[in-house]
Amino acid sequence: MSASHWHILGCGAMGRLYAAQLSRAGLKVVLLPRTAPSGAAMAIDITGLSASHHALPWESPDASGPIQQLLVFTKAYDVAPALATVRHRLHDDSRVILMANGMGYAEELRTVAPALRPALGTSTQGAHRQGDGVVLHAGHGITRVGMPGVPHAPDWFAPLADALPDCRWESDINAALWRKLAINCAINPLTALHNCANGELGERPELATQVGELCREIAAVARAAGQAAALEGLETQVFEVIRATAANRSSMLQDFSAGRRSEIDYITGFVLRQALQFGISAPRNEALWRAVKARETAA
Ligand SMILES: NC(=O)C1=CN([C@@H]2O[C@H](COP(=O)(O)OP(=O)(O)OC[C@H]3O[C@@H](n4cnc5c(N)ncnc54)[C@H](OP(=O)(O)O)[C@@H]3O)[C@@H](O)[C@H]2O)C=CC1
Ligand SMILES: CC(C)(CO)C(=O)C(=O)O
Repeated sequence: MSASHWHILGCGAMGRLYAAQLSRAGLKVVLLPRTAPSGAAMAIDITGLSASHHALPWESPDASGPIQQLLVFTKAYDVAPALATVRHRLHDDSRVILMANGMGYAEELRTVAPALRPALGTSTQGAHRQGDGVVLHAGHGITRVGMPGVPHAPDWFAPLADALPDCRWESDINAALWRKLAINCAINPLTALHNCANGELGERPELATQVGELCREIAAVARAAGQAAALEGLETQVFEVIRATAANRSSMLQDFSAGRRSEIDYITGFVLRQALQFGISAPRNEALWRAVKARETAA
């Protein structure tokens, strides 16, 4: 197996979009769906910003063949359980990239695969499932990948970077993850609880005030966690994202609307765990976390 061969675990909207992009670039892709599809190949139809049709090979996650390179695109809370189902197929040289939003799941993985040293990634591409294997490619974006303590891209990264639309090695991936986390933390719970598009957070003064308060709390926690530089100018950046994605319904609002579990425990929940560790109070974030959990429990 070569650096051009990728298995994909988490074959939802993003997993399918990335599978299509890798396959279109000539890389060999094998899907690892949770539920076995009916035929020998799995159909993927991409519509929207890019359009393509693929029939890709699939394997059951608990099959026996080795996995050399694995891209994981499950929700944050599924990363460790999903990895557990393919653990027996990974070896010392396997490369694994965890792409879920939020933070904290890499630590959970240590109980499942203590020796695994995964790369971490974050994407600003956008995709939604439309049923029957169809995925709407809704937003162009950047894929950032890195490994703590590895400033320069390793050789295996080149085929991936060439295949994806805008894929970069991050010398400080933790800083990139904190930036995305902070943006999601300031936008997603508020939009989910107020059932509003991202743009309303900038237009309604009472919500804009809350965004500012959340940003200041998150920045204080990040400072204590040694990530002050990563979150410099956070409030300005959050309002830029709010403007740029004004018509978007955030992923947490979409989870609420579809009655799915949200990723709050890996977004606001992660910030609160860090706050506790460093003895910092974050009452605005805590109130939102409680409200989201209460809504999820009631659903
Ligand atoms: N959608 C987007 O635009 C963006 C999403 N992200 C992040 O990417 C991640 C994935 O998002 P998205 O693709 O939208 O989510 P989806 O819910 O569409 O896809 C998640 C997939 O993971 C699969 N899965 C869960 N558990 C397992 C398991 N044990 N074994 C195998 N497969 C499993 C699910 O299987 P099944 O189909 O059987 O439920 C599903 O297909 C999230 O963290 C999200 O926040 C980041 C940027 C943008
Ligand atoms: C940037 C933002 C808030 C865009 O909607 C997002 O990443 C999400 O909805 O999860």
